[in-house]
Amino acid sequence: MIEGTSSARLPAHATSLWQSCIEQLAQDIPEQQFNTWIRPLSATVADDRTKVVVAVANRFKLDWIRAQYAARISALLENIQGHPVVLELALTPREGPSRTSPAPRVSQDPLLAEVPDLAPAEVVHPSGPKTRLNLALTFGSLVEGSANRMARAAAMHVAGSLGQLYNPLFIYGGVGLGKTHLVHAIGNHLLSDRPNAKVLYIHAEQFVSDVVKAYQRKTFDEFKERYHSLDLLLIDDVQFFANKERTQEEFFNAFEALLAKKSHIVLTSDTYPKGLADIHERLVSRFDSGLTVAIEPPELEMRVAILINKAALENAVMPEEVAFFVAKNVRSNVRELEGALRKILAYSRFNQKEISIQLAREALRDLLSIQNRQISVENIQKTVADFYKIKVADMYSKKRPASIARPRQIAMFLAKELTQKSLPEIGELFGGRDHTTVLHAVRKIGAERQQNTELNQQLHVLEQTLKG
Ligand SMILES: Nc1ncnc2c1ncn2[C@@H]1O[C@H](COP(=O)(O)OP(=O)(O)OP(=O)(O)O)[C@@H](O)[C@H]1O
Repeated sequence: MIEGTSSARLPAHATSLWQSCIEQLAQDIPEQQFNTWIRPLSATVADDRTKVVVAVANRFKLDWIRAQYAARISALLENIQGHPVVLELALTPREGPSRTSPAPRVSQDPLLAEVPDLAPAEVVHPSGPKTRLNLALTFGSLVEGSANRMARAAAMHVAGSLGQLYNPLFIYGGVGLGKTHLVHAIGNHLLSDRPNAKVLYIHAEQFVSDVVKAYQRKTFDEFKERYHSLDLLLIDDVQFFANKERTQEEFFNAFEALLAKKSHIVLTSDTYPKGLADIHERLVSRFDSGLTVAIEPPELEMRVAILINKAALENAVMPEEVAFFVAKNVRSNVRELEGALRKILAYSRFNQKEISIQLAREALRDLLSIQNRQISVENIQKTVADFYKIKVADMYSKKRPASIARPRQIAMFLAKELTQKSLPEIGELFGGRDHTTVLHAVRKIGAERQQNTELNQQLHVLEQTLKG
């Protein structure tokens, strides 16, 4: 029996070992953590399935995954496979200029063996101190479309006139939509103009770790010296500050110090400032005091342009009709698009075939069958209504009795959890309700689920039914 995971054996033949492992992890760990740390990973599996090499984009992520998830992943792999599996974590081949040998490749699995990693690695900027900036993430490599136009324009403005308008700049949006790319682009642009500027990119969880270390080692003076002296602080995924009191206090101090000396702060998050849970009001109001911009999921033409661009970066030609085919089928976010492209390139190289719609169809077989089963809000409303024996129409009605309001809240919660829809979009599909009503439902049911076993059980059944 593995701690924290189901003891049931998963059929390794049904899908790849790694795929089974991450599907299980998706159920075991909170969605936010899964999307941030596990979803972007790619893996290679040895022929005899005794070894899995997981490629991680940069050193920070690698350390974090080793500390937080490696034991659990190992245990899951062993549980699925039925014998011990060696787990190796490796940096992707393009990590930094000093790395000479590519990440180990042990798989003969055609879809995994020759997968070029499209996520460029994080490197130290040659012209300055350690910035943690990834040089490949620039405005030039970011495709523009209506989904990111405003955020991109604001980011370019900040990069070009630091410390003036839009301070702080708060960028929010769903998973894999280019927030991290945009903040790196700001830092890289600034450094190309002002090579001596003090710039730091940091993930919010690394900031939390730094606070903990400063606390343990009593080195808050150094900590302050480091953060308060920056010209530009780029901080990713601030929703991770939730419930971390001391971190929030230190971040508040850094924030005030930086703004006072007209240094710039750029933050990203998966939600807009007022949607952040468990973060002090004084910090939330600071986040919202400059400019807040959203990045939306890319529209069809933008997805096509991204695919063609990314293929070109890999020295491959993706015909427009194939790009349209892929873009129509992979709609959720850019990271998923990159994953699809990776598979197509690997499949084409392995089979030495030109990229065509037929080839894309074969390469994306698994993904397309999952897409076909994609969960819609309408489906959720129907399933929940059936389960609680109310009418589907009550999902959109204004009726308030608890016997109706509660299933409706549960459906809203599941819609947020299982689809890519934003809060306002969900509100619209529930009879034109305000996004704050949806947010309230999502938080309420989410919190109650932790305390109430019966509700948790019901949600579990609903989730399983919907996932098919
Ligand atoms: N408009 C775009 N043009 C080109 N590449 C893009 C674009 N948007 C996103 N990407 C690429 O998609 C991948 C995911 O983007 P990124 O990591 O910036 O997403 P994110 O919004 O920060 O996601 P998360 O919330 O999971 O951290 C990256 O490799 C990034 O370079």
